[in-house]
Amino acid sequence: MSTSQTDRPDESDEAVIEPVLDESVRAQLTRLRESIDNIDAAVVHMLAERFKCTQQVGHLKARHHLPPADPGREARQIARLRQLAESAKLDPAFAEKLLNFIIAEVIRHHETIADGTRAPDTR
Ligand SMILES: O=C(O)C(=O)C[C@]1(C(=O)O)C=C[C@@H](O)C=C1
Repeated sequence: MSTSQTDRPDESDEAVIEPVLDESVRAQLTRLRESIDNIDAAVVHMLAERFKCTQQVGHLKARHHLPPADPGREARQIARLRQLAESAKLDPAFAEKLLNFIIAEVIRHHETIADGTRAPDTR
């Protein structure tokens, strides 16, 4: 059975039934979703540019035997981003989580670069 006692379709229903929307509501939703798609595209492009920079940092660090992570730099970035978030009315905790998520990925890339730069084990 795919309907509950309340006669509402449950999640196992295969066909998703689109509610009938007022034309103006549909138009507003479409316009907002177009903006969301543009913003998501900008985020992807900005992240790609950021990763291009951090890849160069990774190579520089590996060449000069610097550690992948720099906790002091991260603390300054987090403090700055939290302030920016507050003035932009964005949750600072969310901004911090997002930056930490990105930095964790960057550190992983730095480690991979450093592993490739290291001389092969001759034992
Ligand atoms: O600035 C650096 O040293 C970086 O490696 C870049 C970066 C970042 O993604 O912003 C990543 C790792 C460090 O711990 C700090 C910052």
